Amino acid sequence: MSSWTVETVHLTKTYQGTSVVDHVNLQVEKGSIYGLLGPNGAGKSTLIRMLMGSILPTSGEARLFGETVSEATTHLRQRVGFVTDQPIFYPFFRVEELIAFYAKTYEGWDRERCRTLIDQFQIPLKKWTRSLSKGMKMQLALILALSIRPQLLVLDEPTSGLDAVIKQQVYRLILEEVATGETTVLLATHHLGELERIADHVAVLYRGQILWSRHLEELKAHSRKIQAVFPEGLPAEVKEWSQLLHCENQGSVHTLIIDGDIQVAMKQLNEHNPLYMESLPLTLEEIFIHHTGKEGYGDAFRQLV
Ligand SMILES: Nc1ncnc2c1ncn2[C@@H]1O[C@H](COP(=O)(O)OP(=O)(O)OP(=O)(O)O)[C@@H](O)[C@H]1O
Repeated sequence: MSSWTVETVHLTKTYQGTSVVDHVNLQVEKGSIYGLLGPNGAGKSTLIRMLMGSILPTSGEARLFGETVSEATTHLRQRVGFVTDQPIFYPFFRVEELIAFYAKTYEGWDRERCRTLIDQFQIPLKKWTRSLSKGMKMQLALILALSIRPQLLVLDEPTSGLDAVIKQQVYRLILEEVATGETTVLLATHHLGELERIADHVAVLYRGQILWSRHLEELKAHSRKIQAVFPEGLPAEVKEWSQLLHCENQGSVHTLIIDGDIQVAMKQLNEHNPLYMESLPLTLEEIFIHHTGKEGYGDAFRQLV
């Protein structure tokens, strides 16, 4: 049996002859936060709907906890908390009735946790679900998803419509959930900034295909910026380095974006006697811009930052 919490194998969905999800292979490790990044229309929600079993693939497979998702695997939903960007609740329920319905439906329902989160987010129990604001609906959906004690949390644009303070609370909750070691998170978004502080892994979906997929720690460890002062200009030899993703200068201060062993790069640069040099970390946005630019995807990714 597969050790991945989520796995897709050549997962494809075609509408009217167009593959909106096109042979996607994903592997999400248990206990990780996996960011699925893609511009509007990239196919994120379609991919997620296939994982949730709400639509069937045209070809390929979606697997949760090693089991192939099909019409017969509704039991898997007991283990999955799912939050979409437009939560739809049965409109004739008050919040407390909806909670009671979830408590009956989900075997792992954690009453205490639900109560704590409802208090924390100050969700009015007596209100009709249809009269909640968009932000409150999102918060309620997240509370319900967390209260089933999910082994997998699937979040499709979970902070859409939330203000900055609530966003921070949502991120904290997600991180606390993952810190238990039992929960895996798959988070789809079209904003790179959403992933910067929380994701372990980022995969980029563009026109239905995964263009790029990396562990962030690895990426951050290998991608750094060196600033060095060369009054006579950057030595020609340095401009030819294979590990140099990008370089620019303001007067004699040269900024080099390096993808590789930073210590080796610093040592090599030092041999050219700069007046001064230092190594600095890159933001995720800078890493993206430079990596994707080098790989020829720069224009596509500018939509994501
Ligand atoms: N039922 C359908 N019939 C035809 N085309 C569809 C259907 N569902 C989705 N699509 C198309 O599939 C493409 C991907 O849509 P999807 O909603 O999966 O993208 P997304 O990445 O989630 O976008 P967004 O970030 O805007 O929500 C879009 O071009 C969309 O119009």
